[in-house]
Amino acid sequence: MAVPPKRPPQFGDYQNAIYFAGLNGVLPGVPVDFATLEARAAAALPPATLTYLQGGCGDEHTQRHNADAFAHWGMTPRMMVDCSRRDLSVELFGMTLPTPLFMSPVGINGICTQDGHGDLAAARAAAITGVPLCQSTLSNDPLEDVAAQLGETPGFFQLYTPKNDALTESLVCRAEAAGYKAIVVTLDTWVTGWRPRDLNAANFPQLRGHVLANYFSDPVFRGLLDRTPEEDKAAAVQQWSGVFGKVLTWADMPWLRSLTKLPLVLKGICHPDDARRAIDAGADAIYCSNHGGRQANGGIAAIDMLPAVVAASGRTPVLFDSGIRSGTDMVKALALGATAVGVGRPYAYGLALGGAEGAAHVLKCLLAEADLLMAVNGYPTIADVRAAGAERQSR
Ligand SMILES: Cc1cc2nc3c(=O)[nH]c(=O)nc-3n(C[C@H](O)[C@H](O)[C@H](O)COP(=O)(O)O)c2cc1C
Ligand SMILES: O=C(O)C(=O)c1ccccc1
Repeated sequence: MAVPPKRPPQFGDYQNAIYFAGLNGVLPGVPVDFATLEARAAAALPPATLTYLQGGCGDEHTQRHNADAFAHWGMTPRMMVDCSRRDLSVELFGMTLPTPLFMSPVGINGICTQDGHGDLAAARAAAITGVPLCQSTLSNDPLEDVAAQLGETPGFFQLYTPKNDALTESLVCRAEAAGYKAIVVTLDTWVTGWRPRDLNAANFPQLRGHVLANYFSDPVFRGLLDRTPEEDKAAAVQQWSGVFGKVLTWADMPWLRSLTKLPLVLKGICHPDDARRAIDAGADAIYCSNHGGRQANGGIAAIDMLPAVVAASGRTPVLFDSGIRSGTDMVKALALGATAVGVGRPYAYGLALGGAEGAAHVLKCLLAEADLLMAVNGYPTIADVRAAGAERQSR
């Protein structure tokens, strides 16, 4: 008997699942669109967590612009193309990922759920959906425990390089041993940007002892302390604050490269010259991002910087985040050349409203919309999306 051809997962089927559940009176517990999602999460989250998660730097112009600028880009539908099956898979770091979506590192996932284990919940959302999690250095649970929840889904480890090189090396060793598939070094946050919402409330979760489990569980970090974090948490937090952010320069690239045989990704690259320099120095992927508008205000919208970074990166993969709010935004970023795209705040709001299932729902909605857009636009694969491209349009 002939084996029917394998049908790639049709993420758009989630739409039917929602409609059919409605026949039994079951409506989505977590909203399917970003605006409603954000409003519901804002009502549910404790104020300190909300301002940290929702806010950005300065008057938040760059943050707003990140999302608004997607409207400048438009795609053209093509007809009479068989799109009855879509294949959203992409190749990255020698793996075939079922979709080009990943969860960006969000250092306060831990406190987005009421039980304080939001990092584990994000990892479970990855396991449910097959969407990789880029796990932040800032975590309420040690990176090993997070990795253990990922199931078959790959995880990437986002590294904040402390001032203490031995601590950096220890964190990278632990991430490798725990099975993470790439090391993502964030370049744009060795110091925090000017964040008025948090400043007005004197609110910085880390200084209240949150999300520091990777430091408190680390033998090198513990060796810097006179008393253990369990005995004297305030002193441990003080030590963290002193050691947090090393100022990296290009001169550090050989050292960074020598830390791991895993793919090395540089996060926060926005200029084509920086992309070229990173690749020349051994980076395996470029991560174009302006940190969701949380670091430098007054910047160009991240999506508008992507085409030049892609052009400069040649065959090197380019990851992208900052401002993606919908499946349509996802497809636009892919059309502009991103290899894979991340979301930050959207899935964190999902965590806040429904834990692992809530975050998984947000990811499924993004994928369903992207899949259906590809179906109606006549783009059956991500390669077709890239070939079609997107054009600048006046609003
Ligand atoms: C609350 C919060 C915490 C974040 N923490 C980290 C972090 O620990 N490491 C990091 O590299 N990026 C961090 N980011 C930035 C995200 O990885 C990502 O670049 C950004 O959220 C993307 O923009 P979006 O929120 O508009 O999707 C954080 C973002 C938010 C909103
Ligand atoms: O809040 C952030 O975006 C973030 O990544 C961070 C992490 C640690 C210290 C300061 C900022």
